[in-house]
Amino acid sequence: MSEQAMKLVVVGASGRMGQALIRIIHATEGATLHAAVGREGSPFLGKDAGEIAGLGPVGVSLTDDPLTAFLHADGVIDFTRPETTVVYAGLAAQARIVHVIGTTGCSLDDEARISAAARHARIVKSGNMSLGVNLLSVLVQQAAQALPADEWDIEVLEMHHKHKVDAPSGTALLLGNAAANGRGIDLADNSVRVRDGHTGARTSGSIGFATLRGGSVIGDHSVILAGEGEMVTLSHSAGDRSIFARGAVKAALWARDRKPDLYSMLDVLGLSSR
Ligand SMILES: NC(=O)C1=CN([C@@H]2O[C@H](COP(=O)(O)OP(=O)(O)OC[C@H]3O[C@@H](n4cnc5c(N)ncnc54)[C@H](OP(=O)(O)O)[C@@H]3O)[C@@H](O)[C@H]2O)C=CC1
Ligand SMILES: O=C(O)C1=N[C@H](C(=O)O)C[C@H](O)C1
Repeated sequence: MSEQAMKLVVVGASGRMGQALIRIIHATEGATLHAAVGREGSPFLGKDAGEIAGLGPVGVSLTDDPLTAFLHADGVIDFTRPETTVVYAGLAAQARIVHVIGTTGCSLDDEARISAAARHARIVKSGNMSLGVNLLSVLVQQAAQALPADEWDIEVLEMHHKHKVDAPSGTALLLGNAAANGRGIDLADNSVRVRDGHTGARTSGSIGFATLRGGSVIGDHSVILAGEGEMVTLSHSAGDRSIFARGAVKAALWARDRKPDLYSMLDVLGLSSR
C-alpha cells in the first residue's frame, strides 16, 4: 500500500521561491500543498496560493497563522528571512515535523538556534538546494585538496539579481567552505569577504569573495583557482528557480523517515562524506 502524500506547508509563499515551490509541489507525486503562510499584513493574505503562483486555484488560501498551518502538516519548506526562519524552526520542532530551510544570511546566533531545534526536528538546511551546486561543491573540495595552498589562490565570485539582500550568497559561502574543507582549514579564519582601498598584497592561503548584484540574474557562481601561469574555473549558472524548489521538495520527502538532526543537501543527494 502506498504511503499518504506528504503534507507540506510553504512559508513565504508569495515570494519568488515560495511561488516556485507551490508550482513544484503541485507537480510532484507524493507531495501535496497543505498550507501557505505569508507575512502578517501581506496584501496576498486570503488569496489562493495557486493563483499567486500562476497555476490557477488549488483551494489553499494564504494565511498568517503558522501555528494552525503546521498543526496537521508533515513538513514545512522555508525560503524567507533569517529572523523568520528561526521562529519557524522552533514551531516545526514543537510540531515534530520536517523543516527544509533554504533561507540564507543567517548569523551565528541564528545557526545556533536552528541547531538547537534540530534536537527535536528533522531539518535539512543548505545555501543551495540544486543538484548542480552540490556536485560543484564536491569538485571544489577535491580541487582545493589537490592544489597546494601556497601556490594556488582561491576566489569565489557570485552574481545575483538586484533584490538580493545578503552577501556573500549562501552558495558562495557553501563553496568557500568546501574549499576550506579541502585544505583542512576553517573558512572563518581564512576568508577575505571585502576588499577596498590599499589592501596590500593577497594573503597566501586565504579564500576571497567577490559579490556582484544586478538585473534578474537567478544565481551565477564561480570558484577560481589561480596558480602561476594557469587558472582553473569551476562554475554553475542557475537558469530557473525550479532547480532550488525541486531540491527542497526532494529534501522534505527524504527527511520524512529520518531521525531528528540537522542535515544538508549533500546528505539528501548521497554526496556527503559523513
Ligand atoms: N537555498 C537555496 O537553494 C536558495 C535560497 N534562497 C534564499 O531564500 C530566501 C528567499 O528568497 P526569495 O524567495 O528570492 O525572496 P523573497 O523576498 O521573494 O521572498 C521571501 C518571502 O518571505 C516572506 N516573509 C518575510 N517575512 C515573513 C514572515 N514573518 N512570515 C511569512 N513570510 C514572510 C516575504 O513576504 P513579503 O514579500 O510580504 O515581505 C516573501 O514573500 C533568501 O534568503 C534567499 O537567499 C533563494 C533561492 C535558492
Ligand atoms: O537569493 C537568491 O536568489 C538566491 N540565494 C541563494 C544564495 O544565497 O546562494 C541561492 C541562489 O543562488 C539564489
